[in-house]
Amino acid sequence: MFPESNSGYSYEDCKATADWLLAQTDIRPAVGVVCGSGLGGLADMLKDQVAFNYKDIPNFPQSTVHGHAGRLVFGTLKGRPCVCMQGRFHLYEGYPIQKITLPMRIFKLLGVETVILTNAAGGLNQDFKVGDIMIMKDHLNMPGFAGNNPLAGPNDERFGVRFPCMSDAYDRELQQLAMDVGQELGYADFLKEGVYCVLGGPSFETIAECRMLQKLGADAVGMSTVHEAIVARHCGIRVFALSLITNQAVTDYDSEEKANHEEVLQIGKLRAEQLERLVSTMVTRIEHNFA
Ligand SMILES: O=P(O)(O)O[C@@H]1C[C@H](O)[C@@H](CO)O1
Ligand code: HPA
Repeated sequence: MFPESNSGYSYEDCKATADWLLAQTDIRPAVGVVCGSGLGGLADMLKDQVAFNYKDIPNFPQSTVHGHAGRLVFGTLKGRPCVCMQGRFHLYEGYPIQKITLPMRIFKLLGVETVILTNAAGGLNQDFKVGDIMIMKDHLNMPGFAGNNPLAGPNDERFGVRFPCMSDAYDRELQQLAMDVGQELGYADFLKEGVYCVLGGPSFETIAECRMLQKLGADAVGMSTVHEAIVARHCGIRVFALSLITNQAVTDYDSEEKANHEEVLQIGKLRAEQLERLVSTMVTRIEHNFA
């Protein structure tokens, strides 16, 4: 456990932030989207936008990573009310794990029922290619193995139970929907599914680490998403997550390849249009009680 990191936000703090946002906009989002590195264009799909810089939102942390704009955008996607984080928070930015996941609880208090989490990740599965989109079917939570779990610390039952189940973390219906939509859109060649492993970052993995992760059953490796998924599930939000494979993890000592953030952002731009179409089509088909 990391007691010093238990300076998370209380239910009342989260409620104050959600109420502040609800007072600024009439949009009542049922879907929340989190944009991964270089995937901020997803927010631009929203119509009738009402956007807030993170620095202006009470209690919100700030984005410090290139490729994460730091804006919370409300709007509609083909008539469906949504909220989109154009930029997320990562452990390696130095925030306690409870702070990087705070937006999920605010989403809950805004009325969000489903989150779509996106990330850029390194491919470990030898069948994956750069540019593939991996539907997350499960995760390996490496910081969690060491006790760094966003739910560590006092549990507030108003959010969820002390010991939430994670064997159903990633909604299977939504995975199937993504597959179906991907097929219809002609994405079958680059649509995969697999297990995402989160590490703390910010250093990319060594060759030995990548080989170990492959043996553990990970198909992709990254530095985010899992913490958000845990907090979202804890408070009863349905979770769908996908990884854009932006680079192949290096597993060979003869390889000349070196992972780098610029390449990650560049691959995001190349797949932006298809990702936007996949996500927006999914949103129009997710069943909610839209007012
Ligand atoms: O926010 P995501 O998980 O998409 O960002 C990935 C992990 C690191 O933040 C960064 C490395 O390039 O991209
Ligand atoms: N490792 C960890 N995080 C990443 C990678 C990677 O290879 N690519 C994009 N995010």
